[in-house]
Amino acid sequence: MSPARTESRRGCVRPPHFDILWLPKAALRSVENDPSDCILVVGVSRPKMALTIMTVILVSLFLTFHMIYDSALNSLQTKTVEHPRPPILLLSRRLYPAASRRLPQAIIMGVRKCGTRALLEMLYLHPMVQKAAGEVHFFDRDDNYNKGLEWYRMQMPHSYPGQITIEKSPSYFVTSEVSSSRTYSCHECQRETPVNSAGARYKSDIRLHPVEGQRSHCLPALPTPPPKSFEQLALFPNGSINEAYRPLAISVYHNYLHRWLEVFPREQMLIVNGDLLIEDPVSQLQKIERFLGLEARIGTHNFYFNETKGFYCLRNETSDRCLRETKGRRHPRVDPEVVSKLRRYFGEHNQKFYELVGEDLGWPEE
Ligand SMILES: Nc1ncnc2c1ncn2[C@@H]1O[C@H](COP(=O)(O)OS(=O)(=O)O)[C@@H](OP(=O)(O)O)[C@H]1O
Repeated sequence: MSPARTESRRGCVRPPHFDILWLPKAALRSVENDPSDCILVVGVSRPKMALTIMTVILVSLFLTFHMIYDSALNSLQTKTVEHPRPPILLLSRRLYPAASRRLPQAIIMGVRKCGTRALLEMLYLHPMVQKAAGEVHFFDRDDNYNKGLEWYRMQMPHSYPGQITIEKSPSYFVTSEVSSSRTYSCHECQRETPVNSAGARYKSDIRLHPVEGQRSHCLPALPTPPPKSFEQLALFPNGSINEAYRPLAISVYHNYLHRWLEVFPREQMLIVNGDLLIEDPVSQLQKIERFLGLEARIGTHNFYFNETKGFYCLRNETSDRCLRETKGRRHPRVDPEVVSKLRRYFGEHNQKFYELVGEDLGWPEE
């Protein structure tokens, strides 16, 4: 027996005669009664590997079907839809040569719970509006801002020339001067019709903010204090207003708006009353269409009132839908005395806000 044959008897060391990228060790075994030969055990013995193969197959299938769907949609749209939108997952650039990701030409911002999602979804009913999927938080989060404008652009959906791309990140409004000067210094964003739309909501909304419970410490032996009610958080025991309580502090809009007015001309901002958006969305959206220079397309046919939800829901050519259940929640009852005290407090701030914006936004007087 040749030395090479003896060597193979000890263990199967002969490499297979074809190229493989990777195989588990166990796949290479010697044949029981003839140790000089190796057999390649073909088969998937590892669940992880099986999963990988299945994933590759599924992804390939998905991509294939998506491309077929894309081209079917494309040919259907060019025949029937006046202003088609590029698909969200644009895989075939050949079918959509004019589509590209563009920096937003309008930004929606505001304080928490002022209706920014509703505003964006309602505007998206307009065929010339494209929206970023989530909240991008480019200007207010350092880690995002440091990734640069190209990263910001890549977060945007594909759009066609003439369509307006909009993103909403409510916290831009209340984040320190840095945000507004960052937005201002974004010259590329400004070159394309620079518009900012700030959603504002009547201040009695503070009663709509969920009551913040006190965070308990991780010391099981210590009794945790019971969570404070909204009334206890909003007012000091002597009855004066706790202006540092965040839901109240961020509701003093003029404290934030003046920073924006230092860097942006007033004409570039549209302030939308969030209460009016709830009560009569069409009138507000028509105002916004004019502001954005869009053809009037959104009308009463785009809305229906949902009695169970207590809000208007959205309608387009293909479907009806309400916003998620996290939008338009039931609110706890607040002591009426506290409500009127807060209304008086915000009534004074309203005046300052009106002076700043040069417009009466129709918030009720107290
Ligand atoms: N049509 C319609 N349907 C449902 N909800 C509506 C609608 N229009 C405005 N709203 C109001 O939107 C509030 C949520 O605001 P935001 O989207 O800005 O909230 S968030 O800060 O981004 O979490 C949400 O606040 P809550 O009522 O406290 O849930 C609603 O009052």
